[in-house]
Amino acid sequence: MAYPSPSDVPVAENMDSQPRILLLGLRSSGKSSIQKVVFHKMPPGDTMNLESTNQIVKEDITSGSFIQFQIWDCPGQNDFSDSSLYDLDYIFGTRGALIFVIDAQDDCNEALRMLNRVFTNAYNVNKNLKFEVFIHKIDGIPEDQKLELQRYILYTASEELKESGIHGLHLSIHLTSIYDHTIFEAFSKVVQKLVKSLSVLENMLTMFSNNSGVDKVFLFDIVSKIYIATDVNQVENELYELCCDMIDVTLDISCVYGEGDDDVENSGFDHESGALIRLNTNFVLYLREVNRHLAVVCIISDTNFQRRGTIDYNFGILRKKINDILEANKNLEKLKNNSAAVEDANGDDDLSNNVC
Ligand SMILES: Nc1nc2c(ncn2[C@@H]2O[C@H](COP(=O)(O)OP(=O)(O)OP(=O)(O)O)[C@@H](O)[C@H]2O)c(=O)[nH]1
Repeated sequence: MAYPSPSDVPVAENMDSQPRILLLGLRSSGKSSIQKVVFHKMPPGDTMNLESTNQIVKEDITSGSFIQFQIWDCPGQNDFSDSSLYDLDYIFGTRGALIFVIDAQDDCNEALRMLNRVFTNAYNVNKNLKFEVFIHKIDGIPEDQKLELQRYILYTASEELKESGIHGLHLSIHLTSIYDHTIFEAFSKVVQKLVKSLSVLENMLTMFSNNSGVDKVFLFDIVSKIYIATDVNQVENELYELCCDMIDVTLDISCVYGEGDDDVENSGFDHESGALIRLNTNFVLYLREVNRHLAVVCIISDTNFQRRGTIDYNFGILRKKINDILEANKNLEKLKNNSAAVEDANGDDDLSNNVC
């Protein structure tokens, strides 16, 4: 199960009004691989055969969950430094995030120079953009060098931006690899910054976990394995990784034994879907379906899981609230589109009055 490939996707009429995530970086830094692995379920090993991108590839990532944005995979040679070649206001003017991908296995100084050019231009156009750096292909870096590399890149990038007259730009750094869960976790953190109802969802999940004796709860978009929100409690990273694996297993079993097919809308993942895994660390992973696109995954101690009745009851309330928010968002969107259409029609009337 994956998002449809770009060629299958009709470009949404309101695509330009959606938030935008731009993937930027030198050639072969791994931009297309990230997009294919996260949104198209491409096995990481298959990315070795990807061709180089020669023009911006735009894709509409919209599911029935809270995920709604466009992703632009930019060719490695685009550093958007020449405003006579690029319409920078159009490229950077929309709400969204820039992800600059640095190949950790390559010399990073050239990448840092490009980062400086791109972020300087983007910041001058739109100070509200989210500036993210993925130190990518981290799987090839020894454990003891990872933090040192992260520190070097953060320090050098920040200093060079200051030298270029850019103050107040907040850089978020993530260590990523398509060969493990780090790319999903990093993408989750970027996408969360674009989810309008994030604080409401976080509050709801925190209330759910406090009232149900749950140690940690994630709200996942099941197709991309991006978690849209979580509660405020902290857990070890390995548990997040296990939650991702659990989603894979549940989806595979739903596709084989559920009633449906491989398509997102008709997959076997339905309101009866759920899964329970007992770990040998006295914890339980508990997954419940929210709708065809969303699932809640909880990490609960064995002792607290004995109150499963309470957890299920509270989950019923949580599911209803999440679906209510989705419905409200949909209605708001419809209202916006309708009022835009009315404005357009009025504009046309004015025009025809003038012509008469
Ligand atoms: N080891 C490792 N290799 C990766 C990772 N991500 C991507 N690669 C490899 O890096 C190479 C280049 O990946 P692409 O996704 O084509 O790079 P790109 O940035 O889109 O390149 P352009 O389209 O030329 O700008 C491929 O061989 C990928 O398999 C990673 O996390 N780890």
